[in-house]
This record gives sequence, structure tokens and C-alpha cells, in this order.
Amino acid sequence: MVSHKCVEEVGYKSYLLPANARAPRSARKRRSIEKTISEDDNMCAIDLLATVAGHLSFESGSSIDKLIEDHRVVTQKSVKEEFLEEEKPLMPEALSGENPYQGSLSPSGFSSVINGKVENEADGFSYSGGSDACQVGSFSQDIKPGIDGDAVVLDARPNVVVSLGSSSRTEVPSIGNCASHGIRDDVNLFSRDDDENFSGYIHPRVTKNSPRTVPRIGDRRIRKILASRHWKGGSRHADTKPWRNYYLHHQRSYPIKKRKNFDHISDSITDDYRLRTKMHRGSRKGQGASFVASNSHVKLRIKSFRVPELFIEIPETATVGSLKRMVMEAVSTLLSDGHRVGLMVHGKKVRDDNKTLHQTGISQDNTHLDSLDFSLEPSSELPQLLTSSGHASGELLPVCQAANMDNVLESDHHDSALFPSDSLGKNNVTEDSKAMIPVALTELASRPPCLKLKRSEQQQQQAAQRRIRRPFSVAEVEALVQAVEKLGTGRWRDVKLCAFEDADHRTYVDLKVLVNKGMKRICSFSSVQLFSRSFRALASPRSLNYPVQSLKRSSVRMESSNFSSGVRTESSVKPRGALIVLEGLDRSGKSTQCAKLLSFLEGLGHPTELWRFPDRETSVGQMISSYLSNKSQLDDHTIHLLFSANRWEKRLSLMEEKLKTGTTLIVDRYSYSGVAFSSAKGLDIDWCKAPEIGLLAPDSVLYLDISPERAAERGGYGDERYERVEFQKKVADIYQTLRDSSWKIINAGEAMEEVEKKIQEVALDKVKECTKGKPLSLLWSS
Ligand SMILES: Nc1ncnc2c1ncn2[C@@H]1O[C@H](COP(=O)(O)OP(=O)(O)OP(=O)(O)O)[C@@H](O)[C@H]1O
Ligand SMILES: Cc1cn([C@H]2C[C@H](O)[C@@H](COP(=O)(O)O)O2)c(=O)[nH]c1=O
Repeated sequence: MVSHKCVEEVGYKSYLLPANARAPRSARKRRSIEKTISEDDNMCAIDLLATVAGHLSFESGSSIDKLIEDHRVVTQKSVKEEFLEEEKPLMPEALSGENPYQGSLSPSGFSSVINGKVENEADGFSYSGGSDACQVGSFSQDIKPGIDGDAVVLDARPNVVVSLGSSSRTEVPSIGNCASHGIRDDVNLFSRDDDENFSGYIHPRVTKNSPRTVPRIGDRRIRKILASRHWKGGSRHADTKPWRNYYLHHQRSYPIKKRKNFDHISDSITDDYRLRTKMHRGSRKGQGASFVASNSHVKLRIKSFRVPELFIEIPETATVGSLKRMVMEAVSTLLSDGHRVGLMVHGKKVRDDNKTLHQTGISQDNTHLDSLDFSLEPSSELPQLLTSSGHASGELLPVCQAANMDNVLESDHHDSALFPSDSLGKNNVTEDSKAMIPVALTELASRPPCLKLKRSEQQQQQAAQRRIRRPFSVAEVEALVQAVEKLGTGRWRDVKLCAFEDADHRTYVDLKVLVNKGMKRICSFSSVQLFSRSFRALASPRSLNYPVQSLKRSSVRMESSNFSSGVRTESSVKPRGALIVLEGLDRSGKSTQCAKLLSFLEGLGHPTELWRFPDRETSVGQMISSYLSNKSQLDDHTIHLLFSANRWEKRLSLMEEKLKTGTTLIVDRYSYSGVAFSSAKGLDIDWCKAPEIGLLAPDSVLYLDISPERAAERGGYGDERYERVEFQKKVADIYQTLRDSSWKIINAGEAMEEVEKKIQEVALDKVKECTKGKPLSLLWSS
């Protein structure tokens, strides 16, 4: 590309302008990221579905559990459709090539099990007990009635909570030589739904001995960004589209299939989410003779599961995006403790996993298609109650509660606690709740008469309620960390006295368990993050220890009356995200370091977003972009005010909300750039500052210090309006005058990794401070 330059006066004398300006750098790096964002939002959901199956996989012990567990079954139709609409670019490699159904092992170890017409290629997995084995199955319609028995299809139509698809079904074809399979029950799973569309997920490859691969998010995301030709650190000669502030969200690390891509295979493969079971029956010990004699097979059509109910408390001013993320967090947290499948026949819970289907009344003779009811239930004894706490206004971290299902009353001791769904959350919307949103899913049908509480059950229920583990709040975890720091692990009674003296419901055993085993079950999502971060810090040489002197202050008293609305502490501390700004001359390495910092903080579990100014996506931003790339000329005052307006348009609705809901913002350039660059042109510095007054003050400004000459040696220098060494020297001078105590000067001439480490340290300190409730303040306001 020919690049000739001319000299123009743009308020800054002797300023050289490229007449044939290249596209703004932002334009070259953001579009792809932007695209990734929306996709990634949905990927989370798919991750979640994977998580559901993952947990089922490891928590259940019966063959039906196993059958269900390797499915990504749980999705409501509407949700499913949304994913499918938006995930086209993420079609797995498995779908490319001649055979669109051919599975392949994903980088994360997940595998498509779609393999040709009939049989799956997923690993079979055996599990303890040895009597059953399941295979995650293939997609096929070629399931023939068994030669040794008739198959019956039963529709299970429970109160729909989470649908498998509009008419998913389980088929149980008989297998020819049952006797030869002796004690095994083999189960193949696969799915389709009625709208001729594949349900859009791929089974993971599962083996008994290898734990499910957890999708990695942060690193991969960053790698992707950095590798992108649109990314600033890469080529500066890419597209010309404007780019925007970017919010990078979770990225799936295993393949997802899109419905559309399966349309053409509907001849041989129905798209319904489909469960196929091949049950090899034999002389299994303990089974009734009548059953063994029977060759009857049962086909089950499982249309839906009930799932536990979740409640989310979220300010009405929050964005839909944050609601979605909150739901994701809530559900992920809920599921993190594993679930099992519950079965009700004619409204009665079947507790005995060893009963045969026949004994349970599920047989080919069973013509009551509505008699079966499957549910997902917490595998733990008690329901998971997920709340964040310590912030009365509900404006911070997600407050979510998982009420139990309404069909737990006949639970056995493995079942969920006896806890009516409306006793949590529903009737306990706090005054300060901005919105209590029951997350989908349970249809709160009135309890069938057969499930009326008996007296003993009532007592059991009360006992269960007493035993409920309340989630640890952020303040509690902090207090615990500090106490353990001081007293060490082992003196649990002392730890209890030290930090939880007044919290009767916290036993020293609870504390020990939390520390030793990281009991996610009793922690809220945010507390877990804090917990892991804190303990990582304890183990780290560059300790981020909490000051011991604040130990007493952090002691927690619980307000028992407030239990259902989230645990409250005495402290008025309102944790929030940190506002971390990176500043510096052009090409000083800000964008590179912002991306690294994002990856680092997210890796530690902090909700973090990466923003930048100018945000070239807004209409104001587009004017700025045009100016910077010399496509338009503007008066210096005008462009200055446009830069400022570009920040103001993000200030309240987005920036403040984000911070208050616990998201840390890493911001690539802020008001200081505005003042430094405009003032370097000769504008009065106070005049330049004036429109910035009232914006949020950063918690930390990291100034990447590099000489203009060195920066000029870096790739892509000179492309935009201000990238001239002489001008940058003036900018550097103004930056000097702007520094205050919130600034940290980082030598940006060092190797990237060195710079990265220093930034991490400072940023993490700030994040910690803000988690502890450092108040927000305003820029240049006295
Ligand atoms: N510490 C470093 N050492 C050497 N090269 C670096 C370092 N940090 C960044 N770079 C390289 O310098 C170039 C500019 O980096 P980057 O885009 O991150 O700077 P920037 O400050 O965001 O630039 P601008 O403000 O002009 O947008 C990139 O090619 C990047 O790979
Ligand atoms: C925020 C802001 C920026 N500028 C200048 C500084 C840079 O030269 C460009 C932005 O380039 P980037 O590659 O997108 O970082 O704009 C400014 O003059 N005033 C501001 O407020």
C-alpha cells in the first residue's frame, strides 16, 4: 500500500498527517473480538449444559443416572434455540469433512459421539458395581424392535422444567442374545427432537478413570485475541471496520453442533434429542425371577426433567447481559455439587435403585404414559442454597437461591433435603431486592395429595432446615482466611472463636471442612472465588495476606432472620469491582498488557472486562476514529470534547453498574489520555480537565513508561494522527503533571513478561481493596 504523507495544521504545529491514512488500529482488531463476544455468551450456556451432564456423570450410581448423565440434555427449548441461532461460527471440526456426523476428539478431550448411522464411537464407561455399563450413543433411526421382546414407548410427562426437546424419547431396543451379556446392562444414549433439528450439543468422551476435562477459558481466549489479525498487537493492516469497547466472555473449549447443520441428515438421523437404551438382561442377582423370565423391553420417552428452582436477585437497572451471566453463575454453582436423577412413578418417588423396572411398575404393559417423572436433584443431603452476602442492597454479587424441588417429600436419605420450594427465596424477597427472578424452571404445581407431609416428615423437614448449611459470605471467608493465617490450620476451635465467635451456626468443623476441602456447596459463588484467591495468596511467596489487625473487625455476626435473603454481616462493606486504567504513550504496550491482565484476573476467578477509550463503536466514537485516521478534520476543542463525551456515554449506565455488580474493569486509556493529548496540542490543561470532572476515578492508574523514541521503534508506529515522536514527547510531559498517588509507573521498556508481573501485582492489590469495599470516587472532584 502506498503511504504518502503531508503536513497539516491540526492545532498542533508541525504535525504530520498521513494523507492516505490507514484504517484506525482499533478497526483492525476489534471486530472479530466483538463477534466472539456474543458467541461466547452463549457458549457459557452450552458450557453449563455440559456441566449438567458432567455432574450427573459423577454423582449418580444407577444405570438410569448413567444413562442421563452423559447427555447434554438439559435445556429449555427457547434457550436451546437461542444458542443454535448464534453459534454457527463455532461448529466443531467434527462436522466438517465428508461425513458430517463423524465425531472427533475435541482439543479439550470432548468428543462427538455422532458417528455414522447407528453406533456411537464414544467410550463406553463402566462404573463401580460393575453390573451396568453405559455407552453414550449415536444418532440413528435404525433402531429395530428387539427380537426377543416388544418395545413399548412410554411418554414421561412430568411438570416440565427443563426440556429435552419437544418430544425426546428413550428407546430400548432389545438386543438379540441377552444371555450372553450376563450381568451387563448396556445403554446407548442419543437424542433428537421433533422439530427435525439436532439438539445441538455433543457428548463428551467419558471414561471412568479420567475426570471430565474442564473447559479452560481465560488462556484460550487471550490466545485467540492475541492471535487475531484484528488484535492490535498483531498486524496493523487488517480490516477497516471500527471496533469497540470489548467485553470478552466465556469461550467454549469443546465443540458444539448447530442444528441447521444436521438438517440434511434427517433421513437417517432424527434430530430429536434421543436416548436409546439397550438393556441386556440376565441373571442379575437379586432380581425377581419374574423379571428375569420376561423379555419385555420398555421404551421411555423422556420429555423433560424437573430441576431445582433458582432465584436470582438483581437490580432492575442491570443489563440483560449481566442477568444472563448471573443465571449462568447461579446454575453453574448449583450444579457444581453434582446431581442425581430422581424418578417418580405415578407421583411416588422410587427410592430403591435396585428394583427392576418391572417391579417398579414400569413395563411394557404400562399404558399410563404420564406415570413417569424424572427430575434432577442435588445429590447432597441438603439443598444448595446459593447466596452472595454481605451487601444489603443486593447490588453487588449475584444473589441466587436454589430452592428444592417440589417432589422431595418422599426422598430417601440420599435425596435432597426436605425443603419446600417456596420456603426459600420465593417468600423471602427482601425489601432491597431489585428483582427476584425465579430462574425458569420448576413448575410449581400444587403438591399431589399423596405427597402431603406426614408428621414424621415434617419433623424431618424441620431438622433438615436446622442443618442447612448457610453459604459463607465474602466477609466470612475473609475472616476465616485471616484467622487461619494467624492461627494456622489445625486449631479449628480457636479459629472459630477468633473469627466466628458470635456465629453459632458455624461450627469449627464447618470451618475446617471449608478450608480443607473447599466446600463449594456451602459457599456462594463469590465467596468461593475469594476463598481460592485468598488461599492461593497464602501459599504464594508474594503474599497478598489480609492484614491481621483487621481480624476482629471482620468477625461476623449473623442475622438469622435474614437467612433467606442472603447472609448479612455487621459491616456495611460493599464489595465491588476495581477500575484499573492503563495509560501511556502510543505503542507503549497498553493493549498487550490489558489483555494479559484480563486473562490473569479471570484466571483467578474475578469477573473482569476489558474496555478501552476511545470506544470507536458508538456514533461519537466513529467520529473520533475518523479523526484519528485523518479521514476528517475537527477543531482541537471539538475533538477533545468528543473524546470526553465518549467516556461520559459509558459512565453511569455501564461503568458504574459494572463496578457495583462486582466486575473489575480494565480500561485501556482514560481521561488522562484526553488531557495529555489535547493539552499537548496547546489547549489549557484545566480546560481539558473540566469535562472529565465527575467521571469515575480509577482505583489505579498504571502508566506504561517508555521513551517516545523506543515506542516509535515498535510495530505499526506512525499510522495514526498522534504517532509522531515530537508530539509524543509533549504528551509524556503532560502525563508527568497529571500523576498522583493512584498512579504506578511501570517500566514499559522491559520484557513483556516483566511488565506483566508488575501490573498483576498492583492490579490484584486493587481488586482486593475493592472487594473489601473501597468506595468509588469521582475524578478531579474535590
Ligand atoms: N514490553 C514489550 N516489549 C516489546 N514489544 C512490546 C512490548 N509490549 C508491547 N510490545 C509490542 O509493541 C507494539 C504495541 O503494543 P500495544 O499495541 O500493546 O501498544 P499500545 O500502547 O496499546 O499502542 P497504542 O496506544 O498505539 O494503541 C505491539 O507490536 C506489541 O507486540
Ligand atoms: C482516550 C483518548 C485518546 N486520545 C488519543 C491517544 C491515541 O493517540 C489515540 C487513541 O489511539 P488507540 O490506539 O485507540 O489507543 O487517541 C486522545 O487524544 N484523547 C483521548 O481522550
